[in-house]
Amino acid sequence: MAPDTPELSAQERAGKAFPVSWDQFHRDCRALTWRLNEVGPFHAVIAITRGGLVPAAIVARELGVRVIDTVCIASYDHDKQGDLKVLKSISAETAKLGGGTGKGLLIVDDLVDTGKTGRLVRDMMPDAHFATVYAKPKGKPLVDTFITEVSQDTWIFFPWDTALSFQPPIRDGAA
Ligand SMILES: O=P(O)(O)OC[C@H]1O[C@H](OP(=O)(O)OP(=O)(O)O)[C@H](O)[C@@H]1O
Ligand SMILES: O=c1[nH]c(=O)c2nc[nH]c2[nH]1
Ligand SMILES: [Mg+2]
Repeated sequence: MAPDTPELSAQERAGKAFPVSWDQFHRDCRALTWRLNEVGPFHAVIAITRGGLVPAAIVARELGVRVIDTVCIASYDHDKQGDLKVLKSISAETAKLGGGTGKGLLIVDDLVDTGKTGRLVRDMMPDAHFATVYAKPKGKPLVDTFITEVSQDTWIFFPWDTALSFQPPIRDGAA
């Protein structure tokens, strides 16, 4: 019988950690909005749930956009990526605002990693503007506007997924 070799999760493969605080995330979302303000105006913001909900709220507030829709996609179970499942599509009302192709619509997500999620949504609305706060190299070509690039071997820890905890001193082998 083959030895039991559990597959590494995306987070384990990533190796490096990039923890983001609420304060940092808010600042990065505002920095993203400064760039988007040069590109708009936008008829509506579409958040890719769930990670896109927080940046979409901040960006929409700063841009003065009040029509917010969601496209609900699940792929990662914690840190393992499986098949992409579209749980809810962009509404017909929002699609109409973008002339069916997404023109004048802003799609927001927290990050692109492999780019699979971004590709799926881009294919739904090819003329929409796609913005993320963070981008890893594989997904970067799909994004129109982002703020910070992190390497492919980095796992981003978002404030809504984490809590403060004790860290051993670096001298004792902390990462
Ligand atoms: O570029 P990719 O490799 O496709 O990964 C990026 C996607 O992965 C995460 O979502 P996740 O599927 O974990 O769901 P969540 O937003 O509900 O946390 C993240 O919020 C992006 O949407
Ligand atoms: O919290 C997360 N951090 C990441 O780096 C990542 N990549 C894909 N999905 C992710 N989720
Ligand atoms: Mg997501």
